[in-house]
Amino acid sequence: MDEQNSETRNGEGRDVVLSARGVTVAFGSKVVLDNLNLDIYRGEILGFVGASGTGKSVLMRTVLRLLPRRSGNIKILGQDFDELDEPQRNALDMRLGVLFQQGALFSSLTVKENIQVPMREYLDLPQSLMNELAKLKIRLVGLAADAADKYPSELSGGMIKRAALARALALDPELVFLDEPTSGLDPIGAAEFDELIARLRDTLGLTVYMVTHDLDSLFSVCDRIAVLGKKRVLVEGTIDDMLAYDDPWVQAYFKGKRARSIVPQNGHAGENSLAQDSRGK
Ligand SMILES: Nc1ncnc2c1ncn2[C@@H]1O[C@H](COP(=O)(O)OP(=O)(O)OP(=O)(O)O)[C@@H](O)[C@H]1O
Repeated sequence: MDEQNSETRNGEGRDVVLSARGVTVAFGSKVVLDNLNLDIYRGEILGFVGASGTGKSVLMRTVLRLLPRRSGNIKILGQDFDELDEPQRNALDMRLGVLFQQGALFSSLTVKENIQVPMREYLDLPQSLMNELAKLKIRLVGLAADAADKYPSELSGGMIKRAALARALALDPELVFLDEPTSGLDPIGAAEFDELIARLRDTLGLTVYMVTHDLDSLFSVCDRIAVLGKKRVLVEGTIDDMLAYDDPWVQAYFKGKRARSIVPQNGHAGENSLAQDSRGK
């Protein structure tokens, strides 16, 4: 890993792996993000929430350069894509992994071939080595070895998510973007997927940016949460910070009926609430 010039540090001395400053994104006259600021720290799992249609996907797509921004700058691993030439951009892209909503696997490719797509795009490796690497990734995400030669249509929803995660991890990224990774999974499958994310963060040292509507994910695996509202990051911090934040949507989301089954009734999340998981209760 290239540590040189790859980090910036904030006032608390934490490594900032993604820093967005003054980001504005609009479609015609419709401004979706307005002067948004966000930091993501190395090794954390950041849960990104917000009401439907507030711009969570737009921000992720903007960060990944799939959408243009009107103003502001974004640094990833200490580098600003706008200042890089093509080879440098490719080198930075290789350090990022992305799991889009619905998994977004190529339906005409097997799991193994899907995982090898980024390898083919960025690396020049012999087929035998790519096969070995794909096998490793398949094992890493907890899929059976025989999933390698299956097509997406032959997989369950949970297996598709895992296969998509294996593809996101194909190039050993440092920062992984997950867009609603547990949506569509049953509670047990979702809890298992959360555990997998936490384990991979611990073992691979990943930093995870996770867009989610899943309260259980927020309470069980996220170190910090950022709430998108009013076209910017309204509040970021721990569950306790969310509970204390005086905003109707934030209060309704984190103290509403569904949240009450997860948060202790005194309203104080405390240390353990981030490690507990109430799915299926
Ligand atoms: N390519 C586009 N052109 C025009 N408007 C867009 C485009 N992409 C997104 N939008 C608009 O931007 C807003 C934010 O959309 P976005 O998909 O980011 O919301 P979201 O917070 O991810 O919602 P959800 O939680 O429902 O997935 C919406 O009003 C959407 O219609």
